[in-house]
Amino acid sequence: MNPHLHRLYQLAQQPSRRIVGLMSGTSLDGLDVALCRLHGHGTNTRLELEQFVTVPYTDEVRHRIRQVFAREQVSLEYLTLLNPWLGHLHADMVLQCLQQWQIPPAEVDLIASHGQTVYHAPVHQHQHPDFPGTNATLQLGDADHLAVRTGIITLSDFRQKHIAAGGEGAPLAAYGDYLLLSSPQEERLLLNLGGIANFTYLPRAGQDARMAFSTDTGPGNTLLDATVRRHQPALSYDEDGHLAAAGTVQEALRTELLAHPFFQAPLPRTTGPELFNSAYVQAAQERTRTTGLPLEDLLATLVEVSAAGVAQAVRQAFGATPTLAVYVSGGGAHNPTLMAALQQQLPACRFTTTAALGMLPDAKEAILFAVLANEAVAGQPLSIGSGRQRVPAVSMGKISLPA
Ligand SMILES: Nc1ncnc2c1ncn2[C@@H]1O[C@H](COP(=O)(O)OP(=O)(O)OP(=O)(O)O)[C@@H](O)[C@H]1O
Ligand SMILES: CC(=O)N[C@H]1[C@@H]2OC[C@@H](O2)[C@@H](O)[C@@H]1O[C@H](C)C(=O)O
Repeated sequence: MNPHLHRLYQLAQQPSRRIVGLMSGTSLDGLDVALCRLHGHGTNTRLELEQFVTVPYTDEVRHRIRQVFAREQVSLEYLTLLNPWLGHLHADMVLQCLQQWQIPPAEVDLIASHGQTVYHAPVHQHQHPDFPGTNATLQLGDADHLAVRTGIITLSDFRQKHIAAGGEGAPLAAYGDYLLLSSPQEERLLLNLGGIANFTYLPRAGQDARMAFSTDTGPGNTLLDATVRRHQPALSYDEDGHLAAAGTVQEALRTELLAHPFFQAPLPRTTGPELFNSAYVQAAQERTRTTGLPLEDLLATLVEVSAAGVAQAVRQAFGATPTLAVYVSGGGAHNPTLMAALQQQLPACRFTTTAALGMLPDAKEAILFAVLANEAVAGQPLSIGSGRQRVPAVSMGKISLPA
């Protein structure tokens, strides 16, 4: 027997596993690295987060990813080269973290690598005549390179199974949120404000798990970041929402941006920067003759659009006046202007961050992939949301062996 398969077999039977979860999101700010100890599996999963850090990307790394990121047409050679190069880069970042934490790679059981999404093409977004009905998504950073360079068995490419079984390949958050954050006392909404915003709905634990699901809601920070960069190239985001707070919402532009059919599509729905990008904002500005807006007003308007996207999806799922406990994670949780806009749009919901549940808001997505890898190795296909379309009961992740 291949000794690595034997190792996997043993790992599956251990009471706990030490797993490094990796996520590189749409904001391209860096690689999130979460060193997790996961006890048990399924609804008995218990997480100990041993370490977490975001290893920032250099401008050079960001520049290379942007050569293909969310672009319809790219150099195929560049894309091919970027795939192993990113795998290699992520491996080096993991090794660097482990060294800093004084943990030998041999003491890590698995790596769970999301990779870098470079293109997301759900049916409703691409409408390519040659591929009617095809959902697709592409993550780069080949995991064989992680496995060989670190010597650690690596799981990756989690989204393809979801698509193969009828989903859009995202959001996968519901699976991890359900296992780690369900409560018998309250129904919960877990809202992640990354580049794209999404939420998971969790019914009370023990109640109908088929009701759990997650959906993207539209832009989170991506339009804010792109607009800041366009107007002030030295900045990468609107720190603490100060610029947006100083602006005035431009109603005509807000209405025009929210008129996109994405905001009315059936739940769950997914999206990405292929749709929500600078061109989308600029086209709406031209249609509403608001191209000369000061940066502050533009940002104030885009904050309203992100918050309204969340509120629209929440109302679509839960009716006109939802009264849910909402736990926020992702970089947008650090933006008070965005948080205030959300509270204003959903006045009967109670907002706090996932820190109140003992979950570090910035680490949640990297932890998710560690949980998915734990299930793929030690658990069963995750049966949640089966009462809903596009939430398949699957275990996810492909296995790369170090040799
Ligand atoms: N102090 C802050 N003030 C305002 N915005 C902030 C702050 N800190 C982080 N952000 C925002 O959060 C973004 C990073 O968020 P995050 O790391 O959750 O995104 P991501 O994981 O890349 O995205 P996704 O979840 O869509 O893949 C930054 O680009 C910035 O817009
Ligand atoms: C295709 C893709 O990479 N989607 C990401 C992105 O970032 C946020 C949102 O859009 C979400 O759908 C997803 O990531 C999280 C981790 C998810 O699948 O739950």
